[in-house]
Amino acid sequence: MLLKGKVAVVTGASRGIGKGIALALGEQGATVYVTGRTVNDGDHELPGTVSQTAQQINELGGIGVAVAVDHANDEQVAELFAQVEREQGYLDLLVNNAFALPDDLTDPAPFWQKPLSNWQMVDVGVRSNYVAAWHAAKLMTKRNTGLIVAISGYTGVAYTYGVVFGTSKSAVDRMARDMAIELKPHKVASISLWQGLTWTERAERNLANIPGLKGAAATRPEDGCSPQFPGRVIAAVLNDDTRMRHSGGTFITAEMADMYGIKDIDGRTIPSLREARGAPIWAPID
Ligand SMILES: NC(=O)c1ccc[n+]([C@@H]2O[C@H](COP(=O)([O-])OP(=O)(O)OC[C@H]3O[C@@H](n4cnc5c(N)ncnc54)[C@H](O)[C@@H]3O)[C@@H](O)[C@H]2O)c1
Repeated sequence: MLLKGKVAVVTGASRGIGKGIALALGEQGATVYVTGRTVNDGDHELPGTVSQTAQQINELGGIGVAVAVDHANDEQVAELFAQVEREQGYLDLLVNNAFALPDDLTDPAPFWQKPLSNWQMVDVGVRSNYVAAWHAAKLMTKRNTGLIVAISGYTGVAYTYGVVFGTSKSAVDRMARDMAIELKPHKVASISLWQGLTWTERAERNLANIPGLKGAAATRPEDGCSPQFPGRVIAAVLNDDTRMRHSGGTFITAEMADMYGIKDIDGRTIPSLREARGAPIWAPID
């Protein structure tokens, strides 16, 4: 219960990595505001709602608060942070996870044969990070403490699936760094985390659609991790009084886990894919 009294916002937490992070924070007693476009109805054909995530956080010993927020809508985002301020008075952690992944993400077509609407990944995935951080920074700098985390991936340097995907992840890595420079005098840290393959509902569906994949490779590839794994790493950074040393950096989640001695929920060490997929560009600021 190391995070009792800590207040967090995790965006896009109805399923997948956002849900896993929210549960890992809840397990340590945090109060976690979890957002999705609707509270009780799933907003996609994949399973999961934020009210279910909030309920699971409560069962784990944390406090879950489900809030309907479309992160493409600035007024709804403003109201979320106003609610946090009204109810809690402060904010310790923002995890920018929501990402509008298009259903044709893994189709091999080149960018000009995919719809222009693929740019939605920049709207909810890059711009939405900026808007949420803009509100969070106002709360965090008042107390001179806080942590803002962007969920990114090797896609930030390694071509994966398409042009808009890579553009989005490079942008959030850079945004985390430049925010760190401006937040430094206020002792608020900003980092970007590179997730490897994560066993989410969406990833499992995508793998099932790739012809020829069989056995574990088609369901739970051994390099993959649980959705809670990045949450454990974020909890460790939040608990670390010297976390400003990381600010501005882009980190491979698996390497940061090693730094803090963290394993996945089944006890496995998650491998870094630095050699195979690429290395982050942004080191922490001085
Ligand atoms: N799954 C992986 O293997 C993997 C690997 C590296 C990085 N990532 C990154 O992790 C993040 C989450 O991915 P995921 O695999 O869990 O995907 P996902 O599609 O399952 O989850 C995305 C979440 O964002 C929410 N969301 C989408 N649009 C929204 C909007 N307009 N307003 C509010 N919420 C919205 C969805 O409802 C969902 O909860 C993404 O940034 C993704 O790029 C995933």
